[in-house]
Amino acid sequence: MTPDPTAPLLSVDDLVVQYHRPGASPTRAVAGVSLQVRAGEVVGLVGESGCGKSTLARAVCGLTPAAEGRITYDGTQVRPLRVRRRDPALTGVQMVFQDPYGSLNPRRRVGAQIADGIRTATGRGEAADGATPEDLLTRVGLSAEAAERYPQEFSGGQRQRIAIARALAARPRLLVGDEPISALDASAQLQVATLMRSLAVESGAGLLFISHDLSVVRLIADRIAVMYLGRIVETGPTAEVWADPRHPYTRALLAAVPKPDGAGVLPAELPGDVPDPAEPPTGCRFHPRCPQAFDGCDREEPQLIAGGVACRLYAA
Ligand SMILES: Nc1ncnc2c1ncn2[C@@H]1O[C@H](COP(=O)(O)OP(=O)(O)OP(=O)(O)O)[C@@H](O)[C@H]1O
Repeated sequence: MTPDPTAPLLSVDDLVVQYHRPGASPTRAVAGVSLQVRAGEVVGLVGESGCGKSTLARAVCGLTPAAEGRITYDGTQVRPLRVRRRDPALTGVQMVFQDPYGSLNPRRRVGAQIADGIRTATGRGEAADGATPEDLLTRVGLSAEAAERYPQEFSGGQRQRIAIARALAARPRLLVGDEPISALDASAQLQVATLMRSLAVESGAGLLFISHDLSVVRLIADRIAVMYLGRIVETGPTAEVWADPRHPYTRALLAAVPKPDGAGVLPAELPGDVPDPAEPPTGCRFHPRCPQAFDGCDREEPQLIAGGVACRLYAA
């Protein structure tokens, strides 16, 4: 079959991922999510801690099995996944993790670790485009001499650049960043996020960038998807969502973003914490915390409508 050039690079359809706990009902950490990423597009996935962002990222990368739904990457449906054995269809997907300290081996030189990434991806000592570890380090803004040094000689932001260089070794068509900036100093956060965006866009790859930091996502994402308790509640072009957030949860998230005029972080408007996904509220999962909940929100679960919002306030 000829691949459709307009088809999304990554298509997630009605995905459910659950965790099993002995003697308890399964936790549906991802409870029916659909999401697309196109080539050259940056999609920012935002939401509070525990809403299922990492679980979604891991499923997309083939590191956690899907219970229901479909993941299609580059026109090929990813087979039912087995943990520890990634589907070969996923070789073009690379993940950058939150913790650059944990993801690099402190006892090996940086260049050797990037060379490992090249070998894993290509089966040879040379990247698919002929790039050497030194080339990849230069591409992420480090000097070629960094190859001779050890990870602990670098700052957190530099280490994350090294992790990105290792991911680039596979010439990924899709980069997935799972909170790649949240362990970094404020000054490094925007630099690393901007770097990931430009590397993805320049190479025509897609980037799924997961973060709870809306102020950074706003600057680098073409599209935003807002996740709450295992579901996408709003999605749309970044500028539109930023200018006119529609879901009450998106509004609350935006209200908590520090303002550049120094107004500081507004008090969180939402009462309570994210509920336990093993026992989600009935109806709209957000209704117990929603300032605009009305009659019926505790009974009817709203679906994402064409306008990109899953909320009964906007139901036809
Ligand atoms: N291995 C696991 N076993 C059981 N439950 C899990 C497991 N991993 C995650 N969960 C639960 O699944 C839900 C979603 O977790 P997940 O880490 O995907 O959320 P998140 O939005 O990425 O949050 P964070 O930013 O804190 O990682 C949480 O309730 C979490 O407790």
